[in-house]
Amino acid sequence: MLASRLIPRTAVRSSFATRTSLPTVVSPASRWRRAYASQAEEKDLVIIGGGVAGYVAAIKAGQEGLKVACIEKRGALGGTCLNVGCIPSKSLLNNSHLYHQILHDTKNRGIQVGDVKLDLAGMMKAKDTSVTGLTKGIEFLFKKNGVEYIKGTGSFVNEHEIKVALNEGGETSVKGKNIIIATGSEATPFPGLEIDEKRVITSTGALSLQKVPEKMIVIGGGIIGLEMGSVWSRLGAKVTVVEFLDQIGGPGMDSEISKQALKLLKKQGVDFKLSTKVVSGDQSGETVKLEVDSAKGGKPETLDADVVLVAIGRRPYTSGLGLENAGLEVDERGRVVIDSEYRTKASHIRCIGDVTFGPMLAHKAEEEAVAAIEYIKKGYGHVNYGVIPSVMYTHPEVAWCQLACQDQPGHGRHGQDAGGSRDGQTPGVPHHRAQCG
Ligand SMILES: Cc1cc2nc3c(=O)[nH]c(=O)nc-3n(C[C@H](O)[C@H](O)[C@H](O)COP(=O)(O)OP(=O)(O)OC[C@H]3O[C@@H](n4cnc5c(N)ncnc54)[C@H](O)[C@@H]3O)c2cc1C
Ligand SMILES: NC(=O)c1ccc[n+]([C@@H]2O[C@H](COP(=O)([O-])OP(=O)(O)OC[C@H]3O[C@@H](n4cnc5c(N)ncnc54)[C@H](O)[C@@H]3O)[C@@H](O)[C@H]2O)c1
Repeated sequence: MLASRLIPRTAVRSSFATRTSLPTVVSPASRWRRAYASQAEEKDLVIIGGGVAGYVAAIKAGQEGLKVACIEKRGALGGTCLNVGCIPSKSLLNNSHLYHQILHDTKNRGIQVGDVKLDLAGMMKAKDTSVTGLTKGIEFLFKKNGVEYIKGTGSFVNEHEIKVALNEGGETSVKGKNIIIATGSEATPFPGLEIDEKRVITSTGALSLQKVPEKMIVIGGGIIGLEMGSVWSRLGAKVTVVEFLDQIGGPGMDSEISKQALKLLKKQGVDFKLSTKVVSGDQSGETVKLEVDSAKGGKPETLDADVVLVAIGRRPYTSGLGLENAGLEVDERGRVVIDSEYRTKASHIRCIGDVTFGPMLAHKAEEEAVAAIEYIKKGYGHVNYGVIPSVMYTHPEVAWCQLACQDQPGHGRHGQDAGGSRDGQTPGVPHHRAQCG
């Protein structure tokens, strides 16, 4: 369901088309010329970031007849979600669940199985195949809808011009009548622990470990901690989740449901230390050591593990973007400040997805992308922030619908008119919030 929601059906079909046809050979020099050729031309829309927010906006803009370019530095389209988020995590969740079920849940059902062995490299390959099929599919859709894909890192020169350090070397620049910032988010680091993606990992490392750790500690019992903790526990690691709050699933999850989920995950073999905070870490020895303390104060304890997963939240990503050159603001949490039509202080520059307000979810980013293009093209757009679904893909899955009114576009609006009233709402009142009332 997740994949079909995020990727237009044609993308899945088209991934076959791209895989069966020979790639066009374009020399670096001609690509450079092509990129440079776009320099003189001003686009109707330039998008920085080719994740869910950016690629959906780019394709929709192409379909609406806008001349559009999308700048992406990763070397692949699809952003966090397709490359190192939703898609690979769901592949591992699904396949580790099958493995675990065959190992532990067949005998009582009257099913006899022979020797069951984990082929971790094979499981990782299946995950990579899913990812490549989908990211190539997006590239195909860019071509089909006339979107120019610029592979490089974008940064503002001024309000209308973006300089791009090309992945292949060299530089170009593009101008946009409209610009959308869709640069996403990154894992929040834990102070004092250096992420090496081998022993101290974020979700990215947790998606490509080459062997099953004996012991894994997960800092943070939110969605990433529980999904990735489940994967490695099912594959044989002894997983301990250390969570600051007295419940799992983050503060958004209903506490009754959270209690039931806790019971079931414990039954599956995951250990929990709730109301416990990690105070410090030491990765200089053979194992990684963490000093933990009761959240309310108490006797400190030292835990150790082969691998520590840092899953304490994600933060907006605007590093090197040169927001200051366009006079744009971020709030105290690093989120780009926008009004209810996704406009920044410079009204032709909009911002959507994880890098701004609201829950960091792919379907939220996707809906904002469509609405932002509708604002640009037609002057009105709509996202219902009153009902944003969340799903934690553990077994069983846990789903809930959250009211994101306090944390939505317009909440941190700047001085200019943030009314979003072109569709008849009261001037000055962000209309998304009005729906939440
Ligand atoms: C492990 C994991 C699992 C997840 N699972 C789910 C799930 O099941 N369901 C769900 O709804 N959400 C899930 N999410 C959240 C989801 O991935 C994000 O909400 C979504 O990716 C946000 O999309 P975005 O386009 O705003 O940002 P991103 O996907 O982060 O894309 C931003 C892109 O911008 C690029 N970029 C940044 N700066 C520049 C620059 N200066 N120049 C050029 N390019 C730049 C980055 O390389 C990146 O590719 C998951 C996240 C993680 C980490
Ligand atoms: N299935 C999905 O939709 C899905 C899957 C993965 C990620 N995501 C997105 O990614 C975001 C980030 O996920 P996440 O799990 O990193 O963040 P999160 O906000 O869901 O959970 C982080 C948890 O870490 C705890 N914590 C923070 N500091 C701590 C400390 N020092 N010691 C112990 N615990 C600590 C917090 O109390 C919280 O419960 C999610 O909010 C979600 O938007 C979604």
